[in-house]
Amino acid sequence: MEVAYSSVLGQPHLSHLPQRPPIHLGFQDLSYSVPDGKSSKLILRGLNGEFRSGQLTAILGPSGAGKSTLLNILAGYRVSGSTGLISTNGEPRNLRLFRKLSRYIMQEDLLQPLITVQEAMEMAADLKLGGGIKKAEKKIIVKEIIQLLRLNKARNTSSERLSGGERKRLSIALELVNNPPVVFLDEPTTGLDDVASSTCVSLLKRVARGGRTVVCSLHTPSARLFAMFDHVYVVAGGRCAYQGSSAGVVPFLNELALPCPRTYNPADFIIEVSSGEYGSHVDKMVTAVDNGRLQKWRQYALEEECQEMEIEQLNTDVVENHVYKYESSTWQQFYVLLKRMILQTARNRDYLWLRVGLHLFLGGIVAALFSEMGNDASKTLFNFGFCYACIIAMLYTTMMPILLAYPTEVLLVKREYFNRWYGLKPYYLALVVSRTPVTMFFSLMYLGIVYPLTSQPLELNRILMFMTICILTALISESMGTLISSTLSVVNSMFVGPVISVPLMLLSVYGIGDGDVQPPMLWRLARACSFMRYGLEGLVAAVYGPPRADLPCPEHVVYCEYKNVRYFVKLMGMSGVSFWYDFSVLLFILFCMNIGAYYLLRQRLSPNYAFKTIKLIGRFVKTKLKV
Ligand SMILES: Nc1ncnc2c1ncn2[C@@H]1O[C@H](COP(=O)(O)OP(=O)(O)OP(=O)(O)O)[C@@H](O)[C@H]1O
Repeated sequence: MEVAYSSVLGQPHLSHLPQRPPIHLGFQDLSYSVPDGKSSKLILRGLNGEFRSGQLTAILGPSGAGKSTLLNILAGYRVSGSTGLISTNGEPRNLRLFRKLSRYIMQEDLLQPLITVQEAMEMAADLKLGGGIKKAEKKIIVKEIIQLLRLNKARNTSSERLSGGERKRLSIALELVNNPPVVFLDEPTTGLDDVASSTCVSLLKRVARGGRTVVCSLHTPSARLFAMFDHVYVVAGGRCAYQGSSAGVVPFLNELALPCPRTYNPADFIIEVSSGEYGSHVDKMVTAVDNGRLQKWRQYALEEECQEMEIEQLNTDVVENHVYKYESSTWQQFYVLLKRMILQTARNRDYLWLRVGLHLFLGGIVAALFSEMGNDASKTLFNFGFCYACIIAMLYTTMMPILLAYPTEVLLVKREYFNRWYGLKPYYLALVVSRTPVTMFFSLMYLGIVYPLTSQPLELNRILMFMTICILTALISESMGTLISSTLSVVNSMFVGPVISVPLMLLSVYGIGDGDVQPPMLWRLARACSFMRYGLEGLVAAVYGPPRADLPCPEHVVYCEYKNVRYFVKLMGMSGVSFWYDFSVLLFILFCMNIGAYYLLRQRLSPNYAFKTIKLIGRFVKTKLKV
């Protein structure tokens, strides 16, 4: 089999990719504005243009001209605030359909950590190509793309150890797996040296030659790099200052009496002219190309070169014939994502050891503080404190790492979700399934130390009850962390998480010591909102629930007030508690918390109208407050 592959792979062709329809992307009178104080700021001003299939297009322009904005709008990443017509193959663009056909490679090379290039490619193939394609064929596709993007040497290198150029090429390779007909790249050469940049651009040119529409925004390409582009689109102050072949730039400027010096890079020159360094010529340029409508320079010195280029694989499918569903089933996606998450967890050794150390340390401290108090009638109140300490330990040890790490993960998920790698349901399910055993393991590690060393009753049913409640509390805290960090940045999450936890902690012990006297209704309702209250009640039920005999009072103590556990539980205001009731409520809260976290994550990735309205109101209020 290997021999057969090698012959196929003699040259870096893309022979086995699924067929996709070619897409010409056009736009007319495209404008975009953002709210700016009381008025609005116009960023794009009636742009026109066409990016064709089989061509590599560069969007150039001075800083702040609107390149990224144009790319974001064309990719469908930013929608609200734009006006004008965007068309695909001459028909008005169907954004939902277009999103399924296009891929957007953003400037930041967000890659899944702790997996190698080969593994990342295989997982991308499993997710994006689904079960319809045989394993052997997927292998060829992965091999071909790795070869095409010259990632052979880095095959077994973990993503975080890749060089800047390799990261960029891997980002492109991952998106090529299911052969998208339209690829957008935001500044693909940023951070790369000359050689790496020209390798990257020549690879993109090969990708385009296969019948794909490849559009990238660029800063200041070298003359060599510039000449490699089939089509150049220059943006200046939100308008089109040139559209045509790269070879056409100099004659175009000559026509406007703006001769480019012989030794000068035409890309630098047109950007400098567009930024007004040689006087105000932008209006003249915009008029000369009719704000992008004029196609005169499009074919300038282009044909011969195009014919010379090898056509690797011309996309021939048509838009209407194509199936735009996810290629892999929900369960396949779940399986691949779960495998990836488990692999990443297992490979994150430093973090795992840190967690082991932290739980041993915390367990040791708590065990030392509450040593042997569980069976001592003179220390019953302290033992209640031990139960409370366990709940707080479960809250913080599970929630804080999520608050710190998840906001970054969301950005990665956003990229993969936007590029239609998988659906959110299988992702979230895999997230919960991969995390649960780890959380259970660490909770049990902590409890394995504190439970016996604090002399809690060594009866199997009480041990199981105690551990179940602690694990449920830990799982709820974890999903609360996900809920908070799915919409907020790291800094905001780290602020909001602990701040929300404080009232939950205080409410859980509200009214304690008053016996059966119930607090006012409002406070009871507020207390009912704290999952930690149910956790605490569950632990008290596990440790002191009937049938438990009176606690032994040490000989040196004259009087033990809380010798009788029923009296103590009543004094704590928990005389009617039932383990099964608390267990059921905690289970219900866990379910609701996960549904909430999933919902917020979905809104972060693709907000519905209600969320968009809330965002708009927020923006409006902020704008008003600024004034
Ligand atoms: N949400 C926004 N609110 C206010 N101004 C914005 C917003 N988004 C973009 N802008 C402004 O629009 C202009 C164009 O931004 P854009 O990021 O598209 O420029 P660019 O050409 O990609 O610049 P660079 O090359 O420096 O990345 C800039 O002046 C920017 O400040």
